[in-house]
Amino acid sequence: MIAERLFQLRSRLLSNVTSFNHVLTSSSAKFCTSASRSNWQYPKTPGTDEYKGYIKYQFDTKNNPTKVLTNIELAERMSKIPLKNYRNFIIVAHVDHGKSTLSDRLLEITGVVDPEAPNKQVLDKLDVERERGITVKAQTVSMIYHYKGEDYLFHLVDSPGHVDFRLEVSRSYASCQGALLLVDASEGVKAQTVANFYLAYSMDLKLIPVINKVDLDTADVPRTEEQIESMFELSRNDIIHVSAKSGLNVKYLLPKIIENIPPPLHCRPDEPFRAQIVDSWYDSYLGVIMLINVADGSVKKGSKIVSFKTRQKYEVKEVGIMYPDRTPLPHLVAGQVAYIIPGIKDPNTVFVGDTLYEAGTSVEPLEGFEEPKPMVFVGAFPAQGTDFKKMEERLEHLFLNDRSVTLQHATSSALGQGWRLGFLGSLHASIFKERLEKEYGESLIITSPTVPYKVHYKDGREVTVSNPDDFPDSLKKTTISYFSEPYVDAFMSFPKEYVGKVMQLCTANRGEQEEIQYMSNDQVLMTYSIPTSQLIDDFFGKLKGITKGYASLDYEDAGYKPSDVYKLEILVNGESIDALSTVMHKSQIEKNSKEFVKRLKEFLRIQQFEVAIQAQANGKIVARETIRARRKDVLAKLHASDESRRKKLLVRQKEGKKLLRSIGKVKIPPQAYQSFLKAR
Ligand SMILES: Nc1nc2c(ncn2[C@@H]2O[C@H](COP(=O)(O)OP(=O)(O)OP(=O)(O)O)[C@@H](O)[C@H]2O)c(=O)[nH]1
Repeated sequence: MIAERLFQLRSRLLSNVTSFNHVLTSSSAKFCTSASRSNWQYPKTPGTDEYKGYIKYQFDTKNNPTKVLTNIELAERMSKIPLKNYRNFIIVAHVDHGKSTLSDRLLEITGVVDPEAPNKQVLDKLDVERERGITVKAQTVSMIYHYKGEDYLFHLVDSPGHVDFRLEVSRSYASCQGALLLVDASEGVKAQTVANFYLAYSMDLKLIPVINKVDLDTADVPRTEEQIESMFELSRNDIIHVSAKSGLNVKYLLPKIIENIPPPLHCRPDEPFRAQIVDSWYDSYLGVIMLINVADGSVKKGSKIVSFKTRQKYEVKEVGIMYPDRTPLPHLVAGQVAYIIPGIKDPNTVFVGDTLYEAGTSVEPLEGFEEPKPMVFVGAFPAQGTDFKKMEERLEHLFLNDRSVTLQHATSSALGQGWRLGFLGSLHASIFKERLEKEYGESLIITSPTVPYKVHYKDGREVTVSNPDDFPDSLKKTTISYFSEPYVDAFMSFPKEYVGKVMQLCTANRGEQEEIQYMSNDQVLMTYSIPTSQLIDDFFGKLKGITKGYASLDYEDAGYKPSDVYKLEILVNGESIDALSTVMHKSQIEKNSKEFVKRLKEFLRIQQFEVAIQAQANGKIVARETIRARRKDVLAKLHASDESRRKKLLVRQKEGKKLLRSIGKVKIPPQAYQSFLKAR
């Protein structure tokens, strides 16, 4: 069976679990029978299905808000909700399958936001998220829902769907007990749905399958049901069909969550305070704001707390829930995922995954989170006229908000003082750059992305090199035994007619086929082992291009493999430009070296002397372009018959040029590097 084969394939994630059967429990509710499925009539406009606000906004029958709860009323109501009525859940899905839209609907149903308000995609708070329409950071929001005479407190986490943000996703999972597994009815199960399913499954979350976008004309609900059933072994009777856009059937999700997802009963309200930092961000007035998952006890304004990692003590300034914005409360209690303002101004002292505990008590730290493992590195240098110190401060603040970025100082003889940044993937890198430019209005020169290579020495040492300029020159001159590069297992799903083209693409990218499986009659899931360096070279863009946008991609680390890689250096008049060095496979040197020297020539201004632009790999010059000298007409004002003077002037000009060449360094303005790097 496909599920069993996938089970083996992803066994790394599943080491602690043995059976699929407990994924969904005690669910007998059936929202659409097979018989009624063929005659579905979906309302096309929002509001035609039943919306009922319960808490902040209460609505009359025409959906007009009639009452807005004050913070005091909200706090009072919350304080009466017992731990057994808490539900912490996440929505997991492939990118664009509708997580944020569904979150909006849930917030409307529970009265956290006004359904009439135009401000949708409440959880996509960053500008870049709204503009690109994708979630970058995990967001959390609390809701109160009244069901069978009792209030329930929900903490919903909207996590990013893209492969690069896996760390954010797994962090969010750690604070939840269940998940809505959301699948787009027209696209069906995609590579990322599979990856997210296994991640959620391996973390023991209870899963509720949901098919979204059933309002689309292209929706193929029976096919999607079949995929969910065969890939995840979840019964089709348990699947809820919704349109997050129109709101259809969304109201059935909340009771389903209450009945299927367990409360965080491992939390201990009567013990001293202990919590884990799930996320953190910086506010220029309030300093660091932390999102915490309270495991034990309670915390309030004035509480003295300590960081397990740094042993620093803080006095809490404010606590509260995200509702959907920061809403202060008198105290937070065990089981809640909420915010805390500890009055910290230095973001460097805050670590996601760290345990906070009540001062004066001795506690065990909570299990930390996986450390970020950067897959892509770039050099970043402030563009001309940018203050290094100020830029660094801003980077640190941004870094606090995205702990999956690593940051180190770096110096380039071409570009001066800067940083080496590590990202989880190329989309992560490009989004971070965009965030810097958008949110801080700064411009940076970013060097070409590279992956970390390993140098294996004959004496057994192993050194990881993430800056191409530090990569050793040649195998012969050193005591090096061999080099190796990182690989990923790439999971690609697409319609079967593209199998040939995708195989060609993977082979051209040095991929080796591992597995090919049919998810349904027309969908294929193919697994290839591919060098990470090829993956970050817009592999996904190319894959989408050849499959007319139908392919989806996910990947996981697959360790290092020996490789014939070389450093490719660019020399300008014999001098290596450190910022332009790259490491690449032997098979790519010839094509790339020619292209690089040609392109750099376009961006260098003509000098008074000849300039040689060369590419060097493994100690040999492999490509060259020459910029001819600008020749000043020294004879212009001379009389034609003055032969000896003419000769003298030409000799002097030649000598002058020689001198310039020997002492002359080519002055390359940073803009030339910027244009060259952008063009690449
Ligand atoms: N027709 C239709 N469109 C929907 C539905 N749900 C979401 N969409 C649209 O699908 C697109 C993606 O929705 P989002 O909610 O941003 O998806 P997401 O999963 O949060 O995306 P990421 O954050 O990038 O992973 C948007 O254009 C939505 O308007 C639905 O039920 N029906």
